Amino acid sequence: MQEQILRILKLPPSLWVVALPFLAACTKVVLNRALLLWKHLPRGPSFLSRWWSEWKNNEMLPTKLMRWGNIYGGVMSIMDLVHFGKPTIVLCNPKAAMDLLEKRGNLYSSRPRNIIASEICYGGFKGTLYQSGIKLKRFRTLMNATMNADASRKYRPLEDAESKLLLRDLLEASPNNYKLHVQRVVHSVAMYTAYGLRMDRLDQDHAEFFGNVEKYFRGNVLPGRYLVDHFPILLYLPRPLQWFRKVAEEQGKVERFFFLHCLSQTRMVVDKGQSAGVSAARALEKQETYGYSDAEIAINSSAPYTAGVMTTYASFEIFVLAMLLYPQVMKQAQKDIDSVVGRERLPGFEDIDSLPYIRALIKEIGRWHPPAPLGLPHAADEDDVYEGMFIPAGSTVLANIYAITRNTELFPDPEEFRPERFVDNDDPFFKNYNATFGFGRRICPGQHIATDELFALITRILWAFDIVSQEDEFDPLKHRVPSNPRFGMVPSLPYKLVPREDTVRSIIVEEALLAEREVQAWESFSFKKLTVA
Ligand code: HEM
Repeated sequence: MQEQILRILKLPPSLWVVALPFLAACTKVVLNRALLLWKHLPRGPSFLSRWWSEWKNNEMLPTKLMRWGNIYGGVMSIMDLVHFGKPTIVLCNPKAAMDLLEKRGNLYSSRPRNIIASEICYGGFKGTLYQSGIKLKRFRTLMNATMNADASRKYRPLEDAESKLLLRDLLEASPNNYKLHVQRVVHSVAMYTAYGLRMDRLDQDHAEFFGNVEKYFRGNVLPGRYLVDHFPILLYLPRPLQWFRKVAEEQGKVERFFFLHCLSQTRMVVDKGQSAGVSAARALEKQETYGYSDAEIAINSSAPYTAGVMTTYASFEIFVLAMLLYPQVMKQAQKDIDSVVGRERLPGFEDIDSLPYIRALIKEIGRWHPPAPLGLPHAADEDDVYEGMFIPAGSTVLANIYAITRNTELFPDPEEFRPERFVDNDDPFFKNYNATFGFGRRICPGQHIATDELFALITRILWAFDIVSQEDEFDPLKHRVPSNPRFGMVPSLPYKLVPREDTVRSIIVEEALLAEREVQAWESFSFKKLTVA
């Protein structure tokens, strides 16, 4: 043993240069961990049981964390999920999520350090991944100014026109093409909120490009997949040896090119005196004051576009599934719409206050299957103690929205789709329910836009069509949704839209003709893709 130690001490000096920082990093991790154990971290699965469970079953993270939450408690800690030697605190209990992320929002509004996505891929310009500081403050001010409850109303004319066009497209389309039409509308609204451009079509190439952008973000938003997330010291390796950079840099290059192209179109729209309220246009106004580069504005302003498409589309899919599985809810919703609107005109935003059942149905869609089941990760800026449990600075904090919306005290029979939970319920939690959109100072700034858009789509589709299965002998009771859906998406069942009566057709066609004229007011986006050789 003594000989071995002596041999190690006799390492050539060049090797010590590498070995010493590595030893120092390991010692720090070990000491940190000992300190944390001593200081009463929340309970959680051990390293071994975590890896055993990983190996044994291929469960999705939200459901796995919910299962562990039932064993270890609504606030639990997992070592090494995100950063080696640092705890990830998982909140499965709604009270803890509110107490920490909302009431102590000043401590919990950061994001964990994300080397691959935030630093390498997006060059530090991605607002959704900003850590605490002045950049985050400016980003949130920009998002709130362009998407708060009042500001969101200015997107209603576009949502109104797009949903009328969608009714016509759905009327004429074969069920196989429904998806493309709905996705075009969702893209159009999100693209407009970001860059002030509507999308009159969604090319296959664009849909594919966006799918990759979204997939990359989803796959990398939670750090921990790469060694460098755990050992940032690897960033000191000579560049050519940093094997982890290549894919991230390529993705970053493609996205930067695309979003700069979007920004150049925003500039043209602004020059014509339009789009003053949308994110990119607002950021351009501040360019000189804050010294923003074009790339910073382009990537920062992509947030409403990249965050708003798949979440809203997933909500639409969840709605369709709920209507197929709970036809009595569809009938009730149609009854309410008919009693307020009648059968002579389309419903519109003027009816929103008179349709409490529809508002409840939209809340229940996000409650039943939250499209972003783990939200986005938060991080603790300072050491904190919650109900005797120690939460160290630098911990990643995950609100498990999936588990929170399955809390049986708040939501009895949580797997059942039941809008009635939210009807005539004066409890402030239910009245202002928005847990689907996250918590605290990082709560989804697009929540009002998403809710308005879903209102326009859902109310009009239910007014015009019955949503029915393509199977001749469909039995809803045989199709219960598995409690382990893909991340945020539910399995879709083949459906078709059947006009509720013949007069519906002529009203849809007339309204779509008017909408065709209205949409001329918005500039259309043109797609351009960089292909990395
Ligand atoms: C039903 C649809 C939607 C759902 C369920 C949803 C959900 C969420 C959630 C859970 C977060 C993370 C919040 C947190 O960190 O605690 C988030 C963030 C965000 N959402 Fe949404 N969202 C939706 C639609 C939209 C739309 C339509 C937009 C914009 C037009 C949008 C823009 C954003 C942005 C910019 C962020 C990042 C905020 C930040 O990092 O500070 N979202 N969303």
